[in-house]
Amino acid sequence: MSYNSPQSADPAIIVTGVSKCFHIYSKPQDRLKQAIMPRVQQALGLKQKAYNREFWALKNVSFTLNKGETLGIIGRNGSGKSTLLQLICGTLSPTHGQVQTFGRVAALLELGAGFNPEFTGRENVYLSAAFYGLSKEQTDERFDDIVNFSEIRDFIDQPVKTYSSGMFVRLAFATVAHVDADILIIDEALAVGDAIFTQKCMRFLRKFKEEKTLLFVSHDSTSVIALCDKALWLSDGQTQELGDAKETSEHYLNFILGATQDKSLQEQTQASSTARKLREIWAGEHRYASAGPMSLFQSNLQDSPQTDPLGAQIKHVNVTAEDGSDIRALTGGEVVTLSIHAIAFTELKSPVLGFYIKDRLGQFLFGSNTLSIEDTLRPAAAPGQAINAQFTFAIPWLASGDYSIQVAIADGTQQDHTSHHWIHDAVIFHCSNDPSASGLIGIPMLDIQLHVSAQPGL
Ligand SMILES: Nc1ncnc2c1ncn2[C@@H]1O[C@H](COP(=O)(O)OP(=O)(O)OP(=O)(O)O)[C@@H](O)[C@H]1O
Repeated sequence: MSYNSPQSADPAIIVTGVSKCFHIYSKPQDRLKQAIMPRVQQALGLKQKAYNREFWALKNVSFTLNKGETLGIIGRNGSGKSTLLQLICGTLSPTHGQVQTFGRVAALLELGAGFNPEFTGRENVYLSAAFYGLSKEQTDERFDDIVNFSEIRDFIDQPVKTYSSGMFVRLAFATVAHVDADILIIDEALAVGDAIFTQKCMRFLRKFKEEKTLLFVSHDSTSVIALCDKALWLSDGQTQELGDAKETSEHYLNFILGATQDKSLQEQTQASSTARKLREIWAGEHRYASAGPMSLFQSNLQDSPQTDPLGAQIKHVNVTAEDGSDIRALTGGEVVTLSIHAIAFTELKSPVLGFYIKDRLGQFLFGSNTLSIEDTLRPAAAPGQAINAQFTFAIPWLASGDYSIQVAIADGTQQDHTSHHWIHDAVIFHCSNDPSASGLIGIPMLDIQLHVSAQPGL
């Protein structure tokens, strides 16, 4: 099966009739017996006995992925996703069929794969980069960018065996992000990072997929829908469906719900597709470490692109309850105030401050800016003056997960402005499971009415 790319007809990956057989041994000693006994039995003219059994992890899988396309691979545990990715990376070879890749393939398949635990972070970056074909000089040039991306500079000369899983994935992701890959293969390893790092990875992947080829494997079809054009659903090593990411993911999700829920829930599979997606997000809740009520809003003013020369800078961002007190728990409908404090370095004729709230995949959910205020109430700012903006709004009911607030300061109008400073993830917060949210966000529903009348037309 194959499909044509809207972006380009140049293939990046061609998988043709690929099958993979593993040999399963019930006892460790059977492996040795299998290596020796068949030859002995053959030499003695005896019937050869097998000490293992065959297990076909992939059966006759075919697809073509063109340059610039993004494919999400979904399927239940053991359906063959990792096996397929390893075949594409070349770390496994197919039993039957053929895998062709065009361009440099870089992969983040499993935590720690490709890193030597005894070597330092620095040595592992050089080793990995060399593995992907970069010369020492090329790695020297981008080493600082890799370390900056990973944000583990203080530990870069420690052996990676001393790293936490989060540090490990930061360095591994930062490395594969800088090797000029044409094809990037990412397993759910991303989920190991914290919310801020996940946002950064999502920004990188969104940019990468604009031009290059991305293969993304996940149990979470919401991520696949958000990131991918196409999806391949594997079931027991076979292609169950290959097609549009949204459609295929929804079919997969229906299948999962049908297979796992009790009868009463099965009856609800007519529910809207967004509600179904949401249930899956909740099912994946265990992957998020709750920030806890004491640290509901975590500030993160690093990672902030700014223009040069710097016309204005955001200095402080916080979220409080309407009365200015700290918020200890977040419930939908609660009124909060987001404050952004900035300082002007040049004259800003019409300063504009704004924000966006994004979900864990970096999708913009909602936002606003001070352009909504009347012109006469928007004063100019002279160099050295402080600019404070406050947005008071009711937080919608949010699906369980991590969220971030992006803030920015600019000068001008909606159509014509100069950006001075923006912070991608200035505030991170975690929202606990709120059953009121159906879809990406829920709204404060004030009243619902249903009337049945015997008199038609009324
Ligand atoms: N080296 C191996 N030897 C024997 N069986 C293997 C080997 N690698 C994978 N398998 C089996 O092949 C099947 C597919 O495994 P694979 O890891 O590709 O599935 P997956 O879809 O990636 O699962 P998960 O979502 O749990 O990571 C599984 O039943 C697994 O036990």
